[in-house]
Amino acid sequence: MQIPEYYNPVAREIAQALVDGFNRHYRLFRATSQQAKQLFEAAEWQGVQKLVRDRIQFYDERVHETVQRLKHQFHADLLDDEIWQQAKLYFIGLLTNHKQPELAETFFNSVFTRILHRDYFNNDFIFIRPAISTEYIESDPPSYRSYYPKQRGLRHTLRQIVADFGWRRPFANLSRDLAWVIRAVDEYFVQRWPQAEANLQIQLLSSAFYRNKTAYIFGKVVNGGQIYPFALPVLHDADGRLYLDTVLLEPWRIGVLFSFSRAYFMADMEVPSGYVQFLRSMLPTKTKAELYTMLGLQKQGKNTFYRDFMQHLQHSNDQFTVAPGIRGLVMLVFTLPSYPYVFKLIKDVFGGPKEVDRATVKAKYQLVKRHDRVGRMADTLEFSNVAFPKARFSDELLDELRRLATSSIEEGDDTLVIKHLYIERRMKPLNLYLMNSDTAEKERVVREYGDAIRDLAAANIFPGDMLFKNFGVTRYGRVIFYDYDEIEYMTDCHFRRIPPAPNPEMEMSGEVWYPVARGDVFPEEFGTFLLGDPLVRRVFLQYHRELLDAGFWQHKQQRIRDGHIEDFYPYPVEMRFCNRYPPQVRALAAG
Ligand SMILES: Nc1ncnc2c1ncn2[C@@H]1O[C@H](COP(=O)(O)OP(=O)(O)OP(=O)(O)O)[C@@H](O)[C@H]1O
Repeated sequence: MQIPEYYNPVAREIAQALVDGFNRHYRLFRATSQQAKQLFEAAEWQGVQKLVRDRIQFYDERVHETVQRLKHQFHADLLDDEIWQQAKLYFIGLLTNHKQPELAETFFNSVFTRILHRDYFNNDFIFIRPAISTEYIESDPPSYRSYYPKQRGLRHTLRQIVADFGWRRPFANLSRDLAWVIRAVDEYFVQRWPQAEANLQIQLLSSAFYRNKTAYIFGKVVNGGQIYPFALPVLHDADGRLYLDTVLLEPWRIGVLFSFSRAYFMADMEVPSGYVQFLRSMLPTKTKAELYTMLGLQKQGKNTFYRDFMQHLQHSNDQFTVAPGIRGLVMLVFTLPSYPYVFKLIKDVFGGPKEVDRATVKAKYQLVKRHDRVGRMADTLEFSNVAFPKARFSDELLDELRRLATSSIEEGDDTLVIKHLYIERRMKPLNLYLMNSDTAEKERVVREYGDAIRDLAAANIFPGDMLFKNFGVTRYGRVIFYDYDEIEYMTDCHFRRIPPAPNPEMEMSGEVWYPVARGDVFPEEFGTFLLGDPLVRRVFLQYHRELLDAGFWQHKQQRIRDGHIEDFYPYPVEMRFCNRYPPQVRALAAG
């Protein structure tokens, strides 16, 4: 560390206040993960959902507290530049031996950028580059545990692994589950297991990952130079006993658990960078930014994303262009072809019949962030004041930005600052995807589309605008919703059947003969907007006809009001042991 030229007690105390603010944040953050374990054990599913929702607010609350403290105690907005630079150096000194230094640096940035102007956002004042290495930080308990199956046999080792999670709830039949795990591994290797090497070991992340009704065990088998990752979802059965629902062995399938369209995990991590390193060794295609985000450390995810993105800009030369597809009425959306994300700004004036305002749009995006996205809604990263190199914008896009979002941009000679921005994974808009697919794929994706609407409904989300252009298709072929300005909670909607017309003339007239109130939804009408294409219509009606009936929606509403929380499996249901090894197959195997 560079030693400040002279001792400055104010800078020292500011640094300490920042560390205190962060430590308080992380203590509360960790407490939620410990609570998550208890809620899982107690099968308190509403509690789990509330906890993960509330946790999202913690960071901003602690940042706000610290900003207030610095302003009141030190008049932070009036300090000399030099004091801030020294505070940064003291802060680095205080992070020696800290267990979450990268998160603390990000916290420093969050506080600082709320107090000082954008001109100060450089490495002299904030952590544009990390100052402290996160490699080899020791953790107690360690981030992962190692087991050596050669010593006591595989079955015994697996049993020990599960026991070491210490869940205060018995397994219904752990021997049966472990036999299925071994059988699934056997099938995966087509009965030809790799030869055991001298270093054969199973490494497990010490904390389970809690989300909704599931606790996930993540680990990898290390054998020679090979790594075999795996994930074990642990669920409750109808009698409240635990069981292993399946084993996931393919890295991409495990990666899907960390998809941007799912809720964040809760895991008790003393050294989060250790968890991220371990997960990256299992899932090399997942970025650090994605993993931090999915571990509930969104600001770190955002910070890391931004660093990656800036680096990508240095290593590419293509232009930002308007995103392919039908232009939004509310959002102006652009993309960089060489980078798999889209950038969304709220327009100054909304087109057509839109009744929402800017604050409502922001509130809806925030709602999605806090809600369980059940694998059907894209998560967004929200940024303020992002400076882009202006030369990289296409003329068409610059023109649109100036015409449609003047209040959200600030143009300099070389930079274009976007004052408020959402960044989201790029998908193929479903309307374009349908145009370019063969019949079989079209059928599959229309069925997926209906499933997406069902899943959203089960999670208390009504999309509002269900047109195909508002859904995207991921690289794994899943259909995901991304247009949030009209979404509503299911329980706030009023699903109605259209009353019979008083006479045939009225029906033919095209006029509405019944009063319509705000929040009224007539599912019978969906077909008119969605099912023009005969093939789409046939497939939709084959699998999802009931979505056109108000009764379906009312029934879903009732289940939500009754407090029922549906099961969502982030892997194909055919992979669940109960389906994969159904009783007759098991009987045959036993016989
Ligand atoms: N994640 C994404 N991946 C790829 N394209 C996207 C994505 N999000 C938006 N788009 C493109 O941008 C267009 C407008 O986006 P979006 O639907 O979010 O805007 P909107 O203004 O809310 O739309 P609407 O007018 O339907 O309310 C989409 O139709 C699609 O073509």
